[in-house]
Amino acid sequence: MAGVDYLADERNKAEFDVNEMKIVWAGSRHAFELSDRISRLVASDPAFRKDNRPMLSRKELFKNTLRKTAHAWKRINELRLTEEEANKLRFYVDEPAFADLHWGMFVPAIKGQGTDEQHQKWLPLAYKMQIIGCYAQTELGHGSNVQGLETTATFDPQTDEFIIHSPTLTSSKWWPGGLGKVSTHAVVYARLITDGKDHGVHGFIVQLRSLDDHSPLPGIIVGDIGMKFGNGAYNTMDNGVLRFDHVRIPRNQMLMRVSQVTREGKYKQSNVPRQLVYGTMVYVRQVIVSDASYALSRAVCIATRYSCVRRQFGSQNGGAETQVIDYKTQQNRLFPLLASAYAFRFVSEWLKWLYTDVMQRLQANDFSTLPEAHACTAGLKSLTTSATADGIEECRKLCGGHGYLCSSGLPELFAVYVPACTYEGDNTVLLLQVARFLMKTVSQLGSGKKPVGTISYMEQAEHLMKCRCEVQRAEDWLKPSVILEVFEARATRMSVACAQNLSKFANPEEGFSELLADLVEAAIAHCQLIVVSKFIEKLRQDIPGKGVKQVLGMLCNIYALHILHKNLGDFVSTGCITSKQASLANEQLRSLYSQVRPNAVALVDSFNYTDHFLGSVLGRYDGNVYPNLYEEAWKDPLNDSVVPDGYHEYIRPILKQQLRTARL
Ligand SMILES: CC/C=C\C/C=C\C/C=C\C/C=C\CC/C=C/C(=O)SCCNC(=O)CCNC(=O)[C@H](O)C(C)(C)COP(=O)(O)OP(=O)(O)OC[C@H]1O[C@@H](n2cnc3c(N)ncnc32)[C@H](O)[C@@H]1OP(=O)(O)O
Ligand SMILES: Cc1cc2nc3c(=O)[nH]c(=O)nc-3n(C[C@H](O)[C@H](O)[C@H](O)COP(=O)(O)OP(=O)(O)OC[C@H]3O[C@@H](n4cnc5c(N)ncnc54)[C@H](O)[C@@H]3O)c2cc1C
Repeated sequence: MAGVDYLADERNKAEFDVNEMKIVWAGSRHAFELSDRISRLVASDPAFRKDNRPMLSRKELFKNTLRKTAHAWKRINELRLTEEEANKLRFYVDEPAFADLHWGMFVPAIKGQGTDEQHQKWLPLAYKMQIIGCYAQTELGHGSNVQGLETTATFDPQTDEFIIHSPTLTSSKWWPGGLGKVSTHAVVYARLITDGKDHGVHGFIVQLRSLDDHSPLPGIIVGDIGMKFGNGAYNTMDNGVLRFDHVRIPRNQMLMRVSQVTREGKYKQSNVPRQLVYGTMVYVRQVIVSDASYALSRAVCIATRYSCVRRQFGSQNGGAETQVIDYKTQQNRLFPLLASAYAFRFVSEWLKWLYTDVMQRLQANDFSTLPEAHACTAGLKSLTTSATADGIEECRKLCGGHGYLCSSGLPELFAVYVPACTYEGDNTVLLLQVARFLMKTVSQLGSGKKPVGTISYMEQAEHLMKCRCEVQRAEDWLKPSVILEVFEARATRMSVACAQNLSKFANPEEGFSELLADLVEAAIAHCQLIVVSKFIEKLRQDIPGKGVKQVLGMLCNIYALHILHKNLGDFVSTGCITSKQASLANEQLRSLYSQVRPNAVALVDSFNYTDHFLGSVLGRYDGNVYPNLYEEAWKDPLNDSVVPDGYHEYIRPILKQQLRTARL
């Protein structure tokens, strides 16, 4: 029945002001209004339809994405959208496309690594999309090890040009999004060679295709790397392969903010750290943390609404069966994910602030916070994407069999999302960067160099190494100071234990190699502490709206206590808590689940997702799942005819043969 809200009872149970929570989720009233307006604009435009994606062939899918991207660009210009609005529009169109890399990496790479002159030349072209660019770093043979890249950029002083070359098969650029079929230009990372000397990896702007007929320029071989995981999913993106055969570019197309090559071929370095060449990755990792909260919240929204609609067992006297959300097992799987979505949202807001702060400092030649920014973006990218990928799959299972249908939206969400654990830095490799940062910090304790920012808790290392948790009753676990101290103690003890074990090796790199698995765990403990502490910090702010702060407090405690429960080995073995305190934490967790239960649907409504964006029959706002699931099934092309194509060739002969056998 149209117009009936099957989740109305659930919505009536809410104990907080949903409209105020929507503003908290969005970040501000302005952000909420903008998001709300743009998401409706996209949802109401039939050109942005996306429910047919799993049915399309790769070619159809890709052409469809080109059409949508062109339509989005047209609307952005017609409506004169601001950069913020245009980004939101692309977000709600919800289809990975070359434009993500153009705006998300090509433009930031030029901005971050180019000189003023280079900005003046290239940015206006890129802003108007008169050129389309991608970020060509990874090669067939090397992705994580950026210093191992093989592509060369050799300076030719005769002609004042660089010669870009792919010396081996493994030096072929491999993976860049937007490269395969669309980009006219790329920021290419290559080893800079002047006068026979290798100066390591630098960025160069290289034109790949003709601006007249789109054909590859001489010396360039370029194409798509082929079908990826999942049917529709990330196959809307033309991840590409690229080879150079002595391609010449003018000297001024090397991005020269960090270092320069003079007309005479002299290599000079500016007064900035060479790691700024990696700056675009720091930027995108920060965006990916924010993206994690959105992807996880989408899956959680679907699983929560459906868990209220779905009923199994427990009917008494012919009454309704139990809503599956009322099973404690369902709550124990779902509510920590709901809490994680909020936790990641808040930590991503903080990370955005940290990134902006670092950028402002860099402008003033203050590079002191760069290592912490690198550790935080790398670590949080790793933590949040791994949890989100696992969380989406858990949400699929929480929806039982129907979660496996494409119309649930979950298979595609999972397939699109999982590469986030790999791109922009493999998650384990990134955690090892955090571990290096931690080991450096521990080694400097007592040297007079004060740990600052997210690592400042280590200043109290002496106390944290021996403190005892004061929890005696389950309610004691609700005290933020208790939770913080326990998480700080665990992180400190794990890092210090790694440092002590490392010191037993004569060769530190050998020790590091041997202890990789422990180091990764110490890094995770540190990152989980950051997420918990930023949630607690958020709750210290003034948060208006009836019941909003209270329900967020419940989610914060669920996030922390669930992490504690899942990592009891760490907490107990490092002596941070006793097994008795562990069971009190579990008791508190169960009580928190009961408190959150009536608020569950309102908490996912607060994400303010349109049905178009969710793309899920199970997650529909009105909860009217069954008739729509039924209707959706009939739309499958297999149901176009009652007797399937292939019946006469393949089914009938078998049946006839069986008939003959039966007669015998
Ligand atoms: C694109 C869309 C954008 C926005 C759209 C919206 C949402 C986003 C959603 C989806 C994204 C869509 C598509 C994804 C596109 C994907 C793109 C890519 O994948 S691009 C390729 C990314 N590649 C990597 O991430 C490679 C990973 N490897 C590395 O980063 C480094 O090489 C590594 C960190 C492993 C360092 O290796 P190592 O050899 O040890 O280091 P090196 O000697 O080079 O340097 C050591 C020194 O430098 C410090 N350091 C390292 N990295 C950084 C950094 N980024 N910033 C600052 N400092 C850094 C390191 O700590 C060390 O310091 P010390 O010497 O110890 O002090
Ligand atoms: C969908 C998608 C989009 C992408 N888009 C782009 C793009 O636009 N531009 C671009 O340049 N690149 C892009 N990439 C490439 C991406 O950045 C790399 O794949 C990523 O950095 C991982 O590198 P790798 O493939 O070399 O993995 P590898 O490093 O080969 O990893 C393989 C395994 O080895 C392990 N490992 C590697 N090194 C270590 C170590 N030191 N210690 C312990 N374990 C280790 C890893 O944990 C992993 O388990 C994209 C990739 C994907 C999947």
